[in-house]
Amino acid sequence: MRLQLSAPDDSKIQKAIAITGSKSETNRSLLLQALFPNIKIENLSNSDDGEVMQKGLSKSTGEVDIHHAGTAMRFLTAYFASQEGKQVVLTGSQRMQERPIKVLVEALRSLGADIDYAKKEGCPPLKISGKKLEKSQVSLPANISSQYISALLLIAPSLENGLDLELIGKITSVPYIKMTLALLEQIGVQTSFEGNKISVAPKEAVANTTLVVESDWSSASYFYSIAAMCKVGTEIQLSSYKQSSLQGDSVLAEIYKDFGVETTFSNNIILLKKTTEVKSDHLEYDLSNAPDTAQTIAVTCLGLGIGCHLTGLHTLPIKETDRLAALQTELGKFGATVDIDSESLTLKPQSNLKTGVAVDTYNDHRMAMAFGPLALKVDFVMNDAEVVSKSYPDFWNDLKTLGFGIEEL
Ligand SMILES: O=C(O)C1=C[C@@H](OP(=O)(O)O)[C@@H](O)[C@H](O)C1
Ligand SMILES: C=C(OP(=O)(O)O)C(=O)O
Repeated sequence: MRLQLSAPDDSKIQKAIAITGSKSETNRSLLLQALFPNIKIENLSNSDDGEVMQKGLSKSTGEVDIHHAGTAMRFLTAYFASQEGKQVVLTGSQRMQERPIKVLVEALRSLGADIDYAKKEGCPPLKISGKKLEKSQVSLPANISSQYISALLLIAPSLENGLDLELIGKITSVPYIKMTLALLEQIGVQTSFEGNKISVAPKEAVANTTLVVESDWSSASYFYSIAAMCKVGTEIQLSSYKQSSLQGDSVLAEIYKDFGVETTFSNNIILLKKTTEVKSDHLEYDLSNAPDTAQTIAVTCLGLGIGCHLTGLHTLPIKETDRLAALQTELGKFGATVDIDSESLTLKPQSNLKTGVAVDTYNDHRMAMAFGPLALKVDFVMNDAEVVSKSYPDFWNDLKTLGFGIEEL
């Protein structure tokens, strides 16, 4: 699907949007519910990633295809490996077959799991024969993806003796690990996280518990970007959010103050208000705790004609696409000068945006959604716009609600 995007007639927006549940909280909650069936879940994500997770958990044999969903791939690997009698081949999209999983496979093998690579060593697809995992201590590198750690933590309470993890190296995407531990605590599982050691106690059964998934903060980032690029006086309401969030991307409320966007909470609604023009012409952020916001922030800066230096981006090359390379190419199409290395991106201030651009999305929902708001500044074409369904299927409809021109070509 190719979309022609243009700005709303009035760039002083006053609208309310309901955003679907966090895909990260959803996929954790679904796995916990599979282990402890008396858990109920509210405000599930309607994303493709949530759907493939749900389907995957319903299978016991044969092929399980999780498409592009990193969390589903990593969490289901641990789940099937620990489920005695279940035998599956866990596979995904072409890109998923390039995304590394060796750290998790090695950790599970050291606990006694039976996992083989069906194609390329170190990557999906995986042939998994579920077994009772008897061991309870494991160490693994923590600087590649936190999802390997969360995967182990999620199955930990179902292991006879729980699990003690030793994390090696600098720990990346820490808030996602804390989210996993917080959800375990919510269902009554004891956990501790001190220094580089995490422990999870075993749990045979949990009391009836309802997990209420907060809406997705990474999805909210696109509305922060829109508010930042709109006229002072713009107000966008987003639901349903919690003042004390489990999602690290809630740091956006702080970050976007620098762009003149203030956030207030009331009754599970966040109000984003553009109160002042951006004051700086260069901003710097370390995003190692919020990697999914990098594309949004880079595009906001481009739209506002300011520069930025974003660091802590070492996980971006192994996500849905190599996001550093993709950003350099697509920002460059609008005339921007962008330098990248293995963990950072530097954008120079750019006042005139080139017209006649078609943005490519590389099977990456966040490439499409991060660039969408830029239509406030220049008309352009978005290629393969349907990719947004990975985390936020209603994205383009919600932009229409804000008054954006969105025409299928
Ligand atoms: O655990 C999670 O739900 C996630 C962890 C992060 O991945 P990394 O830990 O690989 O950075 C994040 O980018 C991803 O969108 C979701
Ligand atoms: C990196 C992401 O997802 P995953 O790793 O779960 O595919 C994302 O949603 O930005």
